[in-house]
Amino acid sequence: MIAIGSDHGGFQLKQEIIEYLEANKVEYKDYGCYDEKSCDYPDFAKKVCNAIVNKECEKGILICGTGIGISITANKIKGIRAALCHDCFSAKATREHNNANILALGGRIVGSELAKMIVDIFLNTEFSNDERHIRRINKIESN
Ligand SMILES: O=C(CO)[C@H](O)[C@H](O)COP(=O)(O)O
Repeated sequence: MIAIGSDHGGFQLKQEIIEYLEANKVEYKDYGCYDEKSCDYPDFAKKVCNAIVNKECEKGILICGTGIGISITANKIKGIRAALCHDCFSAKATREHNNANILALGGRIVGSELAKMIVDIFLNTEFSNDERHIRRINKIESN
């Protein structure tokens, strides 16, 4: 199950990604926002992160205007590794190297076709399980 959430700046892209998930039969839960009315990205970041920390969902997608505020918020929560990716290489690398559990996107930055490619790579790339990457992730978690 994928958790997805956005603020108003990411709402349009969230809706397009939801259509893409549905077309590809990926199960998801939409944690809002539900319209383009101005709202606060930390509220939606926290909802999606809680779903992952509580193991209701395996991975998350968070979208605000730039992807920056929503990823800053997510990365303050223990157990969350949120990666802001606007290219395919980063999406693949952050799964293989960082075992990122949240993909952050900027709805005012990236076009929907590229965003869907990035989502596809993020959701379908496994963590490498390489010892050096495990060691580094453990160092992140142990501070
Ligand atoms: O990108 C964001 C945070 O990083 C927000 O989406 C952005 O700051 C919202 O701006 P505004 O309230 O002017 O629409």
